[in-house]
Amino acid sequence: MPEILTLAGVSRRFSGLQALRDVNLKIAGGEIVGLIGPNGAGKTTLVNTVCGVTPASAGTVTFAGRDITRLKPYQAARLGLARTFQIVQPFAEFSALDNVATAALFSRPGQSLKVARENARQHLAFVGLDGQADQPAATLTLAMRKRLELAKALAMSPKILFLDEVNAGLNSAEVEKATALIRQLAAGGLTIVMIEHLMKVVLNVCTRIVVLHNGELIADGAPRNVVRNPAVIDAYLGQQYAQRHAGHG
Ligand SMILES: Nc1ncnc2c1ncn2[C@@H]1O[C@H](COP(=O)(O)OP(=O)(O)OP(=O)(O)O)[C@@H](O)[C@H]1O
Repeated sequence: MPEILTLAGVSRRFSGLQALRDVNLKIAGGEIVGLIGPNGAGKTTLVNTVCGVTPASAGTVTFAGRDITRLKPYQAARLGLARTFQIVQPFAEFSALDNVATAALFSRPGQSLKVARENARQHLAFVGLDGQADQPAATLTLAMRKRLELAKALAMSPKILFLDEVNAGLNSAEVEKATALIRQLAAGGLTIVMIEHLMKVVLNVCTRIVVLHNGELIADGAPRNVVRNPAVIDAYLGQQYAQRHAGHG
């Protein structure tokens, strides 16, 4: 598959702090990339930089052959870069349906509310929230709000989807449900970049793992190779993880 996203020499500074340092990364269409690393490694900053929230201080970001380094978030979103947020913030008073319809309307401004709601209903059904369509978002459980967040992102008709810790705070049954949804999206050919701390999920879903540490990309490759990489074990996974999983995969 041809490349869909390229980061070339991307750096991001926040006054004295170098959050991303000369990151080079190419992602092909259809890949499911796990973005991992310790807290503060720069994972969310990388997603924010690609999506225009915190533009790169240096380097370029190319999406489907177009330079998007200086695009605003709404411009990136309309081009097909969708993302979920680590801390979900739906419109609390809006129904689940209208939260998703709002995303659909945003990505295609000419669309009628009726069509946007029909579109939203399909995405709600996909994430298993059809029964909650008319409930205000504020009344949904955290797991449901996370799935609502996914439905909102899907309503933007993404070409690439960034998932920022969609499983954080969920119990194991909820994680399994969310993982099944991600696998289904992957099987449909959507390109996905997921920030995820649960290695079980990463290994279950991702075709490739990219590791950030102190803003630098320290490993990039097949999951079975990355989890055995001594630099990754030192920076993130830890010796206990390495010993427990030695010989697996
Ligand atoms: N808007 C900002 N202003 C100042 N510093 C920031 C800003 N956003 C992120 N940082 C800093 O940049 C560094 C990288 O943060 P980032 O949130 O990208 O890490 P992360 O790998 O996503 O961490 P976590 O796993 O904890 O979410 C951190 O030191 C963070 O405090």
